[in-house]
Amino acid sequence: MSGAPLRVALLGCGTVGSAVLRLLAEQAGDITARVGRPVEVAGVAVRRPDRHPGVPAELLTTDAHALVTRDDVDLVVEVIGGIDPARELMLAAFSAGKSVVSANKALLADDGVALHAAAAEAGVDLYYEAAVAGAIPLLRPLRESLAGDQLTRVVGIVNGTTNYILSRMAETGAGFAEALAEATELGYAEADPTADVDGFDAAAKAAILASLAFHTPVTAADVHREGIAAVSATDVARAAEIGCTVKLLAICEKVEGERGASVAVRVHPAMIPTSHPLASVGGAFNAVFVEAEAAGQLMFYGQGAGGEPTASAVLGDLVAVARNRVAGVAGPGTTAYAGLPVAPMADTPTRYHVSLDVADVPGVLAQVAQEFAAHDVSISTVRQDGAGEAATLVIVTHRAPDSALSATISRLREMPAVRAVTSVLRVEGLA
Ligand SMILES: NC(=O)C1=CN([C@@H]2O[C@H](COP(=O)(O)OP(=O)(O)OC[C@H]3O[C@@H](n4cnc5c(N)ncnc54)[C@H](O)[C@@H]3O)[C@@H](O)[C@H]2O)C=CC1
Ligand SMILES: N[C@@H](CC=O)C(=O)O
Ligand code: NA
Repeated sequence: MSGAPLRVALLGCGTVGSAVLRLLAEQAGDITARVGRPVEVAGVAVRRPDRHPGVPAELLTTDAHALVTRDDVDLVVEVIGGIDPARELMLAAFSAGKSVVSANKALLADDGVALHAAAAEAGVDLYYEAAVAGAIPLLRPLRESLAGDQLTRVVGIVNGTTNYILSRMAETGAGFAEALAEATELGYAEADPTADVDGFDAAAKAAILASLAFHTPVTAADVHREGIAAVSATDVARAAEIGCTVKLLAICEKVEGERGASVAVRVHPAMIPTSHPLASVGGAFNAVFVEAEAAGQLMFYGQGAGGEPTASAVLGDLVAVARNRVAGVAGPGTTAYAGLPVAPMADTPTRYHVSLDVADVPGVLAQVAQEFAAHDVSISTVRQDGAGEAATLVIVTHRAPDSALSATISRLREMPAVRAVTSVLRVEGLA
């Protein structure tokens, strides 16, 4: 193959970086043929060189900044994670005229607009397919294939660790801590797994998805976020009783209101019917539904975490930016021209499933129903289980502003006839 090799600086050699290094070596011949020039590793920035016995010593360095700015480096792959020093390293790469491939959703969700602007100013690429839903081609379809359509909704399971934990809890009765330890061992969890469990990782991905889908700057701070730490065995059992399962969902919607369009972006656990396609997404798999005016419904499904699946997306981007480099062009950037406001969660319409332990005395159902009515929340179904001291009321509402639903729950907790509110979860996808 003619032409000088394109030389890559790899920043980070953990779960993803080590898989990128291995696959790049194994597929060198095919990648050369696909790019039109060889793609080889110029150096690997790590924290502790002694911990990487499989990497040739002459490639290892602890000085990531010096590596990205070296004259013999053409392209940069950032798989360190976190905000600093990844941000500074990316900006240094752009200033030095190098395209960047990253898997870093935390950084892109925090500062995507500025990073895209810096890449555009330098005339280089910033690609990050691995940052959302791992191996699944999702961001380039949003940026390119669907660029001629109007997107209305993106909803999905975008965190492999929490989906693995919820699947294990529902299917095998595994405990939370045990399932999290397994997910960490399998390389799904973030360096700090509270980023997964508390929904930060999914919120960052939701911000990236909403920004691309609605051409609007959305940061992780704009996303309403609830993790799975409060999901109890009771919630999982109550869900099963009504033919549902519990999933951590990321939901990005375009909402038309009296004051014009806005975007609502939220991450929270929800009950979904077992007949819903997202209900059967198990383990660390991810799935994302995209709804567009002309295209209708699209579903993207595949492995959302793990070294090799994520490395596949990184290498796909690496081939794309290498091809652009060979052609002397930069690929399409992103646009944030719509500049839509982000709607507060309080105004976002949701449905609740509520389970209450009540005193089984005459009039208790009427009292409970009265609280829902007082907040303008319409009830869809009510079921009473048991009798005597320990009756249980299970209520599913219609859609109402989330603030009205949470205010109703607060009032129910104060009612003498309500012994305990044992389960509260939002419901999605019920007819
Ligand atoms: N593990 C997964 O399934 C997925 C991970 N990602 C993202 O990929 C990135 C990397 O994730 P993992 O490989 O799982 O993390 P990891 O923790 O296994 O690897 C990160 C590596 O970077 C090194 N590092 C940190 N600071 C450094 C610095 N200043 N200079 C040189 N090396 C440094 C760490 O020592 C570690 O070896 C993160 O942004 C993560 O969110 C994205 C999709 C899936
Ligand atoms: N920790 C993340 C890794 C992929 O983005 C997850 O569990 O999904
Ligand atoms: Na992806």
